[in-house]
Amino acid sequence: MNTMENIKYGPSINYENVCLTLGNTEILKNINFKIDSGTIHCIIGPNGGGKTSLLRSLLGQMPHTGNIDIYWRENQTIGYVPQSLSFDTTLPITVENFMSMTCQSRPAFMKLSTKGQDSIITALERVNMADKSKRLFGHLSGGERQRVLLAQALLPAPSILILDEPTTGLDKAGAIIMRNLLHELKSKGVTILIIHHDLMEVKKIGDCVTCIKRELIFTGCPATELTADRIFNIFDTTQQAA
Ligand SMILES: Nc1ncnc2c1ncn2[C@@H]1O[C@H](COP(=O)(O)OP(=O)(O)OP(=O)(O)O)[C@@H](O)[C@H]1O
Repeated sequence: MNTMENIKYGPSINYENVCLTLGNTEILKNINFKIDSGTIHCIIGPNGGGKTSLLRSLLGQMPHTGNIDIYWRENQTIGYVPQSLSFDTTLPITVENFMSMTCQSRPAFMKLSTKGQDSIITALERVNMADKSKRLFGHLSGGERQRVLLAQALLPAPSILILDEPTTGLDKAGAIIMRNLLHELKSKGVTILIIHHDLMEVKKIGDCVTCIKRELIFTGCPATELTADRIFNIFDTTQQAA
């Protein structure tokens, strides 16, 4: 159990008038909301609504306008789990090699320090993948790869963890590992920003939910914001299929 003394809170984040236009397409329009330090903040919205673009703007990967201010506290480290990873699956890279590439600048074929090796195994153990550390990364299943992506995001002991649909491809056991990890990280003060499509899970794990559909639709407590009417209107399948 953590005491207040060893909790090191992650940053709070403020999106202010954030806009993003790519070519002639307006992706994000005047987005304003706040993410509190040490909370699990879920981002929801329909496909193509701009959720990934919102996270990538925070990571400095999208040419947005407006301000995204990160109010750092102590450790200024970001962990990021992308929606998917494009890579050549024939590359002879093991899971351990892949993990080492994310935590050291020297080539993966060079020997890792014992400390580096220990932290890789510990991170893989947390997602139940330590026994597959010598397997080729390209030979892993989608769900196994997703677990490794989560493990690499834990390696730098981040104070903010950003996850883009991390449960895609995970089985029930994987989803439980993910939920437990999120709770554990939250208890350590990590700020967690997560795109999720499972609204029941958002109600279970989220301290706050923000819905994006090009513009900000709502932001607040999942229990009060996620009403059946609202969900129906945002994800109106009859309209979207028409
Ligand atoms: N580099 C780009 N160039 C042009 N358009 C882009 C680019 N990246 C994203 N878009 C467009 O921006 C819109 C928002 O995409 P984004 O990936 O942010 O949505 P999303 O809400 O994360 O969607 P999903 O739920 O399907 O993952 C989409 O219409 C997409 O086609």
